[in-house]
Amino acid sequence: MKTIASMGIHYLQGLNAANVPKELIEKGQNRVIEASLTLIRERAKLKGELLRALGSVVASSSLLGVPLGHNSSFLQGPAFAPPRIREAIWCGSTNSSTEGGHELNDPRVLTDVGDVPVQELRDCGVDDDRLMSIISESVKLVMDEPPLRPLVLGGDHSISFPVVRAVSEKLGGPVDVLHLDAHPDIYHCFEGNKYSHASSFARIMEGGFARRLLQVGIRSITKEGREQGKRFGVEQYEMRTFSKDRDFLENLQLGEGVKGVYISVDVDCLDPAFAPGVSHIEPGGLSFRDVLNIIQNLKGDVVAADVVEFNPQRDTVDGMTAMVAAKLDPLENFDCNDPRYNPLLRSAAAKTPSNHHCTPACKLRVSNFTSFMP
Ligand SMILES: NC(=[NH2+])NCCC[C@H](N)C(=O)O
Ligand SMILES: [Mn+2]
Ligand SMILES: [Mn+2]
Repeated sequence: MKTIASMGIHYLQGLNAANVPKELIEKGQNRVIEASLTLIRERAKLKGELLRALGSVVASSSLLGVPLGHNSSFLQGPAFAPPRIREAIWCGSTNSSTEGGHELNDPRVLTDVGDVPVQELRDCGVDDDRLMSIISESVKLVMDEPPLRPLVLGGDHSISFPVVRAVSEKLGGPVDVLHLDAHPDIYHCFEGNKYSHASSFARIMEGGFARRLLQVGIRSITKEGREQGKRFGVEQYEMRTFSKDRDFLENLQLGEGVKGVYISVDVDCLDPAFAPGVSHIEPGGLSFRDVLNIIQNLKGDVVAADVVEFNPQRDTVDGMTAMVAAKLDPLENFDCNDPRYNPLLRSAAAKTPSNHHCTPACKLRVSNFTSFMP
């Protein structure tokens, strides 16, 4: 499929061939990259400064969108997901109180630093090696501003590699990864693409960014998927044995002795009955409540998370899967500020989120940031 971004790349390659100096293009690309990072850096800084001034918050989710779909082996719709998930997060069809009783409409619970401008960068001819570095750099910019913790909205699953790499590099060691997915995404290389969404966990394991990798919800796995799993010591929990594994998976304790826990939620971990808006329909999956039980009961210090593979082009007209993605937010559901779960904390007031649905007429809203300004 010819996308606007790929046309842009061909256009720039054409210019190259026509003897435009290479440095001219590279300098221009570097300026665009710097400008892209500046907006994320400054938004993260402002919000980090505000939360530190308010005090007493140890962890707060900060949305970072990565609208990247071209590393999918099938459909590219996940590139359109982040604005649809935000729309659902802020939709007034219900309210912004979470299951845990916290208010999303409070920057101490949830902030937003915007999107990595993936299409704009590709339009300037930025290749995937650099794009992956820009995604890693963006995640680090959020982590530079405690108490912000990145909650990354994909995008296809290829983005988990640069995100987990950044988290591990920033914290100075591996993390434990809880990966919810119908697929193990651990092919050495898929259809010639080392950055494929079906290979991200091979890159993560090779890089030494994860100590333990637990894959939950698996029901579409090939011989290579199992072999690669063995090779990297992955703990693969398949749906066919979920009723037996449920008790263990709903009482996980992770991250001890490493830098923390990372949660990656591929929306296709859910049964398509709960989440039809995905590219790869695989029957026999988890229920929405199964996923919440696993996340809400997890004990560990969740340092960052992603929600990937939501495909709005396959969603129901009323955006059912957008709402599922919004409510699945693992940092919102996992209460880092709850002293029961976070050993770092024994006395702070708990804060967390969850959220709601949208009609096309839904108002565009942002968090209640200004009411917290002096
Ligand atoms: N991130 C994903 N949704 N990956 C799906 C990969 C599908 C691929 N056809 C496989 O055999 O595994
Ligand atoms: Mn999947
Ligand atoms: Mn996946």
